[in-house]
Amino acid sequence: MTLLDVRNLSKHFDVHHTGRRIPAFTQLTFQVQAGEFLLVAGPNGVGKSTLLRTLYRTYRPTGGQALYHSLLGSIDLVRAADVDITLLRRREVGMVSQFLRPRPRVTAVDLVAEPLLDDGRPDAHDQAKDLLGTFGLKRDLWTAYPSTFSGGEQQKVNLARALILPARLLLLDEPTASLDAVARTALRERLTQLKKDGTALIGVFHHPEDMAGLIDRALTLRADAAG
Ligand SMILES: Nc1ncnc2c1ncn2[C@@H]1O[C@H](COP(=O)(O)OP(=O)(O)OP(=O)(O)O)[C@@H](O)[C@H]1O
Repeated sequence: MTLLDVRNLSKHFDVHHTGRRIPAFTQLTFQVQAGEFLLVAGPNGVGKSTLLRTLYRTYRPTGGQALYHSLLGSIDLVRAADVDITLLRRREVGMVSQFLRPRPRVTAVDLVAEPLLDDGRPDAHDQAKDLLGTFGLKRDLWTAYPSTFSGGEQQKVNLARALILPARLLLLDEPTASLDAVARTALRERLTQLKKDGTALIGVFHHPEDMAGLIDRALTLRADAAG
């Protein structure tokens, strides 16, 4: 089943202080099926992260269409209202970025539990602790503030927070960059399970060998196509 049908998707940035228009990617067309793992590949600066952020609607696309077949019907991620995007993010579409945004005086376990608490789930803290344990975050850090954590420790909190809600479409932007072997293996196992359950995965990995055997296909962005 096609979960995401992207046609002629484009994104450029207007840099106001220089008056320049920077194309990130132009006229991308691809589909992603349920349970498929698509690698987004290509050289530095070709628009890989921007593509993920555009699909998550952190950035507004400049043109084209990205038809996502949600449980409530089809929705064009290019034109959808912000309120619908917020709902999709809570229920169906997840994003794992490279960096955690720690908040002052919010503990690791509270930060991870938050998306489930927003849904009124009484088991939110237990699930958060399970996930932090799975990714190998030391137990005495669970109730500490992540702003003082190392890069890898922060990334473990980031992964747990991003993966605590089930997703039908999961966007992964360099999730393994600062992880140790334990956490990389745990992430791989988690993604294997999600894929079996039908989640579509779209990811950028500087070391795609971390995901060897899981990736089904690559979408390679080319510098000459961005312009
Ligand atoms: N907010 C922004 N404003 C202006 N230009 C931007 C912005 N974000 C990204 N760009 C530009 O868009 C292009 C694509 O950036 P992007 O981060 O998507 O590349 P990438 O393929 O993920 O690179 P890398 O492999 O280095 O992580 C780059 O030329 C970048 O400078």
